Amino acid sequence: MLPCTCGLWRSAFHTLKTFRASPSARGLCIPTRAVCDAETIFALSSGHGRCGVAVVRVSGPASSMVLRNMAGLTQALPPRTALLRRITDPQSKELLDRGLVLWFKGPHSFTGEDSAEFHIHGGPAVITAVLQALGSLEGVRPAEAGEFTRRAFHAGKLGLTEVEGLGDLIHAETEAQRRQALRQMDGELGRLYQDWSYRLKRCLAHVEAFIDFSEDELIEDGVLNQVDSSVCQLETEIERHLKDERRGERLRTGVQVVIAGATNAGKSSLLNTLCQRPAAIVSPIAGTTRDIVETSLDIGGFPVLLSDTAGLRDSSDSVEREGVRRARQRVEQADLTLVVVDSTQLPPDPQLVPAFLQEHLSTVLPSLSPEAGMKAASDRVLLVLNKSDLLRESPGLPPACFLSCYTSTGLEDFLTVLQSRVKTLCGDPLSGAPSLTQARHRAHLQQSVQALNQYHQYRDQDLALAAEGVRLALTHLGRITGRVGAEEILDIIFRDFCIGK
Ligand SMILES: Nc1nc2c(ncn2[C@@H]2O[C@H](COP(=O)(O)OP(=O)(O)OP(=O)(O)O)[C@@H](O)[C@H]2O)c(=O)[nH]1
Ligand SMILES: [K+]
Ligand SMILES: [Mg+2]
Repeated sequence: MLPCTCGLWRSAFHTLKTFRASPSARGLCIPTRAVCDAETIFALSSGHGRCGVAVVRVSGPASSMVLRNMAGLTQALPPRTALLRRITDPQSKELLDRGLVLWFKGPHSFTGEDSAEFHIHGGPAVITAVLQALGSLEGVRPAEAGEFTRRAFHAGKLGLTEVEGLGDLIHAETEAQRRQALRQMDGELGRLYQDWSYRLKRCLAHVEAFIDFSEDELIEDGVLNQVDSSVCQLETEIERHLKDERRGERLRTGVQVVIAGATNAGKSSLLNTLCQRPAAIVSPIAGTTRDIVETSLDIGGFPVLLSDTAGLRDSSDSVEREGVRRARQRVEQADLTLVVVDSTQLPPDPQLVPAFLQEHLSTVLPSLSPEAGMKAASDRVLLVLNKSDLLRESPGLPPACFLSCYTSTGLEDFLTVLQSRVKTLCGDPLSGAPSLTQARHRAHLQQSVQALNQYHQYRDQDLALAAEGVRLALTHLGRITGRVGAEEILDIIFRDFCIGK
């Protein structure tokens, strides 16, 4: 952030003072609290590119001065009311646009500060002219990425998990991501962690009271037993929250689905069918795909990152061997692997089919032991029997998805199965407790649980050390919600925000 120079501060304050002296403008300009040394910032908050309406936001003590200078507002302006105004250059008075202006009196604004919004026409020249005009005002400067949200955080309008939820909401691409992000932004996750913090604080207070007063027999012995059971209860709850199989994180970042199998099975054809464009090269030549081809999809509201990979076979070609190595690596990291099999290769004897498919599965996922069989594999694997249009008779195989990338026969059924798998992998963002959504939260929660172990470890030997364990657990929870040591993580979080948010 730019240092707030005295010159800037004084000029902004001077303008405000002059403005406040005008009785006609009173409704607009009287700050709700003493003018602080925060600079006034502005940014285009709507997306870039040609659009019907663009929103420019202003926040900080000089916001009312901005409205006066650029929208000619000398009358009292009621907060949160849109007014159609001529928007002019403060120096030349040239008309820049006609648009809506809104005034938000602090602390009743997103940032908690006096704020204003200009809803202008979305052409690049209009936007540039308005931004330039704003920049020409003293004490007003362009905002940095995430600076509006940072100010909202510092004003106590949002906790850190809410800030992260807001960031996710801005980046949400699918319905389920939007639901999860909105829930987090509404504070549900933050409240869960704060409830745990509150209970830990009670435990800590009781242990410390016991340390200080038990010798004078001013406190009952039962207190420590209560703390024991509270700590155990909290550990159980945190561990249950941690044992979510990364569903919330997966929904946030997208489910990794990998297409794998033998050469020419129709893997690239499947990718193209699913993303409805020729993203990968399809050809009758075995070994066509070498690099990983990625595309992102929305499957029934859930985000999927789909990768096509090189056909698995031994090859003397070093480039193809590298492709196969990358394919295997991708399968290892995948949440779900679509094992594509050319169904014309199925053995004619139905009794031999399970062994044949098992063989294919083990080729793709060697980590699955043959003893574990298809049942254990079923969580991470979906069999796709492609080229069904070439089959003369149905082999009657229940667990597999028969499909033809040529005729799209079976595509609907396959998509239904795929969607239900993806849904299971992400969980329902609206049901049950809010999901753990970030690796950062997971790390602090794990450290919290470890610290609580210290409580049990020292409980009967050294109560001061046991109390330290509880205090440490609290610190880690506080780091998630931003109540402890927020500064060091703020930069990381706000870096992911766009300018204007
Ligand atoms: N009849 C029929 N042919 C198909 C179908 N799907 C794919 N093919 C054909 O099978 C051949 C191989 O298809 P690809 O999609 O390139 O197969 P691949 O698994 O990606 O092959 P590699 O990248 O070489 O491993 C092509 O000639 C496709 O046109 C299908 O459903 N029916
Ligand atoms: K091919
Ligand atoms: Mg291919």
